[in-house]
Amino acid sequence: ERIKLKHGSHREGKRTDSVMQKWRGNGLGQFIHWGLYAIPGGEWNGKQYNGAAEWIRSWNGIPKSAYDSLIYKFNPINFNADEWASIAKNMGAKYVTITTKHHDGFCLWPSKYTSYTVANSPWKKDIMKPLVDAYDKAGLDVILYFSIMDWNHPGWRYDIKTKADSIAFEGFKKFTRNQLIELLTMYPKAKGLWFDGTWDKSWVKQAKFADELEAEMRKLRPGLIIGSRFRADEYGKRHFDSNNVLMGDYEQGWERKLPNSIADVHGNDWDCVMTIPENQWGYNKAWKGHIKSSNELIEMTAKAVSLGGNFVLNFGPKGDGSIRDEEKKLASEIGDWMKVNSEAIYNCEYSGLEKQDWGYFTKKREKDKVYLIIFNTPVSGAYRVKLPAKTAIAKSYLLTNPNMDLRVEEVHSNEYFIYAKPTTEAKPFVIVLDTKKKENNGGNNY
Ligand SMILES: C[C@@H]1N[C@@H](c2cn(-c3ccccc3)nn2)[C@H](O)[C@@H]1O
Repeated sequence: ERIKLKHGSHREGKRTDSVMQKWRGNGLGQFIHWGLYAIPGGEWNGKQYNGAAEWIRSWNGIPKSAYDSLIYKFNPINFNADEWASIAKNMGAKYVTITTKHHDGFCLWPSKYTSYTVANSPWKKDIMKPLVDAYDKAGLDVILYFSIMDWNHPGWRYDIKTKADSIAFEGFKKFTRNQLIELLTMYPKAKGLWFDGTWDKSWVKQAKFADELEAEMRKLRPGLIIGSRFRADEYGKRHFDSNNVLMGDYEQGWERKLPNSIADVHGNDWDCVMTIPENQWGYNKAWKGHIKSSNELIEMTAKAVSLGGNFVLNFGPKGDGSIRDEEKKLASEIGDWMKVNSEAIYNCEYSGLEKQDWGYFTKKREKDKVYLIIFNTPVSGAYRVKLPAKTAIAKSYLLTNPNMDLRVEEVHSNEYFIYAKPTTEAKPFVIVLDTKKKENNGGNNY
């Protein structure tokens, strides 16, 4: 029985417009976390902060005022927007999500609504405009990350407990709306907003305000893509409203984790945002703990696309604006693989086929083309495929060698072994299946 909701989800099922279709087909994206936190890089007075580097302000090992004074040190002399964009393009990313303002409240654009921006740093200049223009020129779509929680703004509250809280937070809400309208007006090329810092009670209680603000932003920018993390419904339900309908245009719940099966994604669009270390979004001097390899990251990309989502890999540029060598190396290794195999990633979707041990299926949207992205080569050299009843295999070949048909054996009705020699080097490779409707073979009347 459905609950009557004023501020729940306003759309059920996937968006079908071209802007969302393009987003859906992107497959691989780049996340950029950059701001004042990149200057200390997870360390203060020689002591290492154990949390995520972009959260260092929350550490009692650093006086808040000392952190806030980092604005006077922001002078990224090695910042090169075109270099960042070419790293993303060469990696094979189709879009980028960039922090305009993280939880610390420092704005990478010269906002009129606060003095805590690049305009009042030694750098003085807008960072967002060169970034948006560089990525746009490189052919990547831009999504703007925006943290609602803002530790620098005097009106921010974690909860609204008193009349004074309420008055302060009203000012904060106006400030937030002003900044969002300002961003959409200054950077009209942005295709969407990626919201964060929306879990505290103060914001969760603003169902009406946030609903109206979302409507205002969508009216200002038709086609704007906004995820499920922006707002709660009037009962405080987040990501899914009180009728269990997804809020926003895609699910934003997959942060540093991936769904395991198609059942986990409930027929929605979604993105997975992922760090290269275990949990560092902003630059951390210490490159420690488990650092994901390019094979791991390629597998996460394939898994995400095989379950109908996008994989967005995070980069944390240094305080001087340069990107660390380790991240450049991973981007180029992923890019080398994508240059050969991206046909199995771009504009691909969940195949509907039963997952097999050798890796992941993807399917080209609106085509009878299925890809097997192989991570685990079976000793038998046989790759199991189960097809739905009315579907047969017309042709099967390595993506890298379309002229050599692979041997296909039907081992049961609609269950096949495809025989392929694993490629020489230990890198994932792709087998292509051209499928066709099964002719009516008069049926096997047993
Ligand atoms: C996309 C990522 N989201 C931010 C985040 C949020 N949280 C968090 C941690 C504890 C409770 C609630 C939220 N941890 N990291 C990270 O700082 C980064 O921006």
